[in-house]
Amino acid sequence: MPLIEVEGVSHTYAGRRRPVLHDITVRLDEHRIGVIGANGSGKSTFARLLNGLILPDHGSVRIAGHDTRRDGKRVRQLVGFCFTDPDAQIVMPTVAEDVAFSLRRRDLRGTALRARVAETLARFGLAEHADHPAHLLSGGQKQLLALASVLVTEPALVVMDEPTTLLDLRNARQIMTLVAGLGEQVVLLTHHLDLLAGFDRVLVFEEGRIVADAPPDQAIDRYQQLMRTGG
Ligand SMILES: Nc1ncnc2c1ncn2[C@@H]1O[C@H](COP(=O)(O)OP(=O)(O)OP(=O)(O)O)[C@@H](O)[C@H]1O
Repeated sequence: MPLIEVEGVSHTYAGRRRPVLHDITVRLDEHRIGVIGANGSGKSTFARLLNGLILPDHGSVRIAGHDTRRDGKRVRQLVGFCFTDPDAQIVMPTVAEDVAFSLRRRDLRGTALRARVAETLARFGLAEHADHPAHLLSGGQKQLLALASVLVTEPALVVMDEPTTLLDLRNARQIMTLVAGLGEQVVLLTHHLDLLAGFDRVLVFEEGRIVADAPPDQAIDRYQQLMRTGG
């Protein structure tokens, strides 16, 4: 299981004066880690630091010992990233082709490849859409496809940036059951607090800082308090 080591990380976007992350230091080696916080508190920026999509201005991020700045290619092999907007990551014309595309670097061809794709689509409730154009799926179905295409590669760490926003309750729960069964380490950013039940650790972000780091119940209490009082 990869260990996430974030040390003294600050980040300011180009053209902005205020940093969006302030001197974050955290080590994460639990299986399921939730990240919650107000809109604009820095969660997505934090998530993008974990796969090297964003490099820190100050400090360092290491995944299983690999520095995102020096060893970005290896980090991207280790980390699967699910975006909120599935259109940002669906790349192939049909549903089955999109999942197959994720497996292009694997030694899987012909029947074995087709079987793997079919099994994955069934797991994500997309079997009957295999040959449909991906752009004609509903928003929620696209989100399921985007998740399927990331998880089929079995990355060592899965970072999910609000992957359930478009899903109905049943599909959101189904995804979380799938996530619970994954051997991989998972970092989930979400505004759906009930999805964090059973998580090992939850970080609460506020104005670019981690203001709580606790089991789900305590972290959610702190977050709800922040939302009520603004402090
Ligand atoms: N590419 C960018 N360029 C400039 N500023 C950005 C960029 N991306 C995010 N920001 C700013 O950084 C701050 C933190 O954004 P971030 O997306 O990390 O927050 P968040 O906690 O994920 O929010 P949400 O819950 O709304 O998704 C916000 O003020 C946002 O406007």
